[in-house]
Amino acid sequence: MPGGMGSFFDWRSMGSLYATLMFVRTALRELLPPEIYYFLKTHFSRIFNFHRRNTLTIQIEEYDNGNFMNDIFTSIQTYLSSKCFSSSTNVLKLSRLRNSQTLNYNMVPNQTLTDTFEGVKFKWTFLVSSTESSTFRRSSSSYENSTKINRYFELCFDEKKKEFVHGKYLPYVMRQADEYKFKNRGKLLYTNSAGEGSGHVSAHSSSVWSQVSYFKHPSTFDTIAIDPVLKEEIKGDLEKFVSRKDYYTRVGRSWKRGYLLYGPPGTGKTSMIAAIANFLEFDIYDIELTAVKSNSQLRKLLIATTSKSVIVIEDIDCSLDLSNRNVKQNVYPSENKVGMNFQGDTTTSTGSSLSLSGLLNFVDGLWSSCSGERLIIFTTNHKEKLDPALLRPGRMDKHINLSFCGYSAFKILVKNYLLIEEHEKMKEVEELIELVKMTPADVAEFLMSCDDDAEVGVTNVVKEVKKRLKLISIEDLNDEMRKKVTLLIKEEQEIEELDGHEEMKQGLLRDVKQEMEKQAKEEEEEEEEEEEEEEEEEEEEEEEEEEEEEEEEEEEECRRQRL
Ligand SMILES: Nc1ncnc2c1ncn2[C@@H]1O[C@H](COP(=O)(O)OP(=O)(O)OP(=O)(O)O)[C@@H](O)[C@H]1O
Repeated sequence: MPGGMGSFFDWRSMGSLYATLMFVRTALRELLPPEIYYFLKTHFSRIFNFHRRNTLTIQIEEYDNGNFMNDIFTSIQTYLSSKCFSSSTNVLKLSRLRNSQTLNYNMVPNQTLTDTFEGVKFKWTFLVSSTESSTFRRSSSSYENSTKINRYFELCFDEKKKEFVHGKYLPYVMRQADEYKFKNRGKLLYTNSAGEGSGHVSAHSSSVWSQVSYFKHPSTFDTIAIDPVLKEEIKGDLEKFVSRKDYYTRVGRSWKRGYLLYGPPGTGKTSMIAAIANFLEFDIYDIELTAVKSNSQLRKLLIATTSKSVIVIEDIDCSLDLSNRNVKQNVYPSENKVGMNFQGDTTTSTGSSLSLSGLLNFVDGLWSSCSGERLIIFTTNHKEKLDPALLRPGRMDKHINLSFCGYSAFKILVKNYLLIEEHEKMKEVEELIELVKMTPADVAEFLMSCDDDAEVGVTNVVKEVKKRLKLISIEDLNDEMRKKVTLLIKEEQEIEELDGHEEMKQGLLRDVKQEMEKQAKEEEEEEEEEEEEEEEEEEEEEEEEEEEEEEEEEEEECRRQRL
């Protein structure tokens, strides 16, 4: 067979070629001086190993020599697990990281994944090997065999890219891994108040913070019911803040931002904090100010917070008496507080030496030279009670008013609770809801208690709004509304336009009548007063005239007597 003969011929030729080469090599080694021989050998092996030398392989083992976990291995594993799912491999390992919501895919042994960075291709392979070892046990005078599993990654790339890999690609991989780990970790909730901790205390905060739980509050910017324009503004502000590390460094400010959330109870201040933490993926440090005994303790708390965290002080007006700052005036009146020594910590009658100045320093971040971004959020139901020193930009950079439920907020709640966007009765709510003071919490309560029946839910809100309309008075309306309603009521034919809102009409009519009566009475009184004044003036004038006449008569009498 020609084919068979051909291959036989090839093998024979190759065999004789190999024998010849061996002969030449032996002859050269014998004949040439050793320096020349080794020079030629190196030169030729370079040519023959050209392909192999072009590729550099880096091995990254799970444990280093001292049997310590190799951080780089973990980071690479994380990085590759973020790439696994979208790769073209046909086998993947699935797991879930502890306290994480996300599914985690990993490579299986001997699997290869190609990654491209800045146009350069990298080949990653996950490998597992085992080594047998035997140890002599004196106790049993025998050898004990053990198997050690070695897991490692191999990174193969063009040797010319060595510097690129070292200086750019690997740092990029580490950064990406950190980001992925950060996004998929369980967020933590810490508190400083005694007795709240779960016993699980993180290393960095061993004495001052206790970890209450993993933070899993369901509130997000999708569920929060506020004016959509305000919502976008807040999200934009947060995104800008976290992306401006270089900016803060350049202008020499610590990377922090202060928010003040104010508004009546039940308008979503706590829900907003949770939504912010979920949006930024930050941990939460919830400070119970009443449990802080001194300025220095507050300082310690701040120092022990980690980067990428939200520091929360709720109901600031209830935690510190900030209203008496002007009782003890000095050069910095607003930086002082009654019963507090501006120079340092002085214990007050309540046993706490925490002062406003301590809090101001805390917010100023004098001691927060600790790196990383931090958001400080204060909440209050009474913004007017806060010291202006606290309110100024740099301390509370953004003031967010969370107020009563408007129509846009109502629509969000209806969408979230009842899964509908429109309902015929919503028109009525649109007209009236701005007139009554219903908080989103009030509305949410009605929407929750209707057992997912949209008709019942919306009807109940309409009923409640109408009920509250009876109670509002004209003083509750803003100037514009007041003018409008007064005009409507004065021009009788237009009163009919309020039909359908009988309760409101009656209430407003009553108020307007009262106000008109009051005005009429005041005008009457004013007129009476003016009349009285005029009468008095007239009387005075008459008296003066009489006096003048008398004087004239007297003078006349005197003149006559002299004559
Ligand atoms: N703006 C809102 N959007 C969505 N839900 C809200 C909103 N406001 C209040 N709620 C609902 O009402 C409940 C109470 O709200 P939240 O505790 O956030 O109000 P708050 O302003 O912090 O009240 P307080 O001042 O009494 O602490 C929440 O569980 C949430 O379901």
